[in-house]
Amino acid sequence: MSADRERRPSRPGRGRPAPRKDGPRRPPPEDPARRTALDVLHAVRERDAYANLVLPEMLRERRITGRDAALATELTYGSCRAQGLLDEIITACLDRPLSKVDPVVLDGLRLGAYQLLRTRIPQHAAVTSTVDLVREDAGSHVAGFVNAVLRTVSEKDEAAWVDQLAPDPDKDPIGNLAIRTSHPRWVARSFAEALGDKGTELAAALAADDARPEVHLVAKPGEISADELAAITGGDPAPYSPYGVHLPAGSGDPGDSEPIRERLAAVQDEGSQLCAIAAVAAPVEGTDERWLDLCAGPGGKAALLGALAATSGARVDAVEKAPHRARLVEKATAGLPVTVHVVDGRESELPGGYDRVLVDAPCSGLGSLRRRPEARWRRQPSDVADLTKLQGQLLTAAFELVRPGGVVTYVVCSPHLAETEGVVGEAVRRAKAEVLDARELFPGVPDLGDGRFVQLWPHRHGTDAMFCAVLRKPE
Ligand SMILES: C[S@@+](CC[C@H](N)C(=O)[O-])C[C@H]1O[C@@H](n2cnc3c(N)ncnc32)[C@H](O)[C@@H]1O
Repeated sequence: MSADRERRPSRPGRGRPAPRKDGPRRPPPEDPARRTALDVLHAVRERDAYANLVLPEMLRERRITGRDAALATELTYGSCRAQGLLDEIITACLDRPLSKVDPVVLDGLRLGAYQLLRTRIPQHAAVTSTVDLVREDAGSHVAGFVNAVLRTVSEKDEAAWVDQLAPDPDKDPIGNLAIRTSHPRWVARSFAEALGDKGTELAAALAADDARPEVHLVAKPGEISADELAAITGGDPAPYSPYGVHLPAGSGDPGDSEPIRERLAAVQDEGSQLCAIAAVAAPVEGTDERWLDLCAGPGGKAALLGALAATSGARVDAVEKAPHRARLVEKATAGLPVTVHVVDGRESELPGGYDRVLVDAPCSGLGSLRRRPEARWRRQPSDVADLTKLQGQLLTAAFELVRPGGVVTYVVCSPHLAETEGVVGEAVRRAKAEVLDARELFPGVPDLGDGRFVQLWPHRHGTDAMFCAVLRKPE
């Protein structure tokens, strides 16, 4: 392979492979899966792309299907998820700090180390193929270095590396599990605090968060039943949501299935479905006709609220600050009794007096890390402070917009206590709101704990770690 082959994508902008100066890249036919995986790793690092948006598009553009697509997916998502652990191991094999390694080469080392430690790919294939790819991207002079580092990585298996690098579990159980399951320590600590556990349950939560998740679909009420959707897609009806279907891991791109193309169904985590259903099921006295979704983009919950509103004669106002996300809400709710408002939910100037308000607030997303392979390494603890301020302001606005006796449902896809109980506790004090028992609105869902809030977990419920609080404004 020539060293002057086209280099990696360079255009800024998320979710899309960059165009190349001389047209789309033609992956070398001999290794399209690894070439694609490495190009996605470059895109994620260089332009903050989302792996789960870039990869499907590159696979489509390069017409990669079947086993090659499955391998590219495994290598891309696996390398992204395991990045922190891979970096610790690579660092232990270097005679210089990791920061001194050319980032283009580091992407290759991560891809190679992932293959060596977490797949059954034979050692020589993992090393040779990685050296070839990095040579294409960074030049022949790096081949010896990449070869030497990967040979050193291959001298131990993952368990032996973890034993060498992780802190003593008796002295630092959270640090040990963080390395073992490839999570940043602060994320592992936030899970431990929410669970009230540093041992077996924390280990189960982090392990579930590190596994490839099933895809969940929602059958649009009034369009198709979950049983019909399951029969068509080859999935299983979800255990808790009456509209949910679980597809087995590796079922391919759900966007290709007919019910989704025909807009009878959509991809939506079962936990999100349950929270939207709870927002509609929460008891209100008196009128129940005007509903508000204060953070609606891209429209998953708004579509479910809209479909349920259509069956009960209610109407939904859906607020979204970002215009491009508001357009997605329009699309998701077309034909439903939903009006989209492109406005900041904190100062919407809507007339108020709503019977129900859903605040599905912007959050750290620590509850859906399993679905966003690179997110755990991108998020920073400092993000949480800004988010909790915004979450509090949105909840305050919700209490201004709901009528006395109406309900506000607060949802975040995060178990971080600052974003969950912290924000809700403050808002309840300010609004003198009544905290309803949200667990009663999740019928049949086990292990919801002792409090009145609901915290779902991947290891307990197979859902994202969604938090839901239901609050009534005093009369
Ligand atoms: C967690 S997402 C909502 C997900 C959505 N409910 C769904 O189910 O598809 C939060 C949304 O709030 C929007 N947002 C952020 N700040 C906002 C604000 N001040 N007012 C209204 N929307 C805001 C974000 O753009 C984002 O689309």
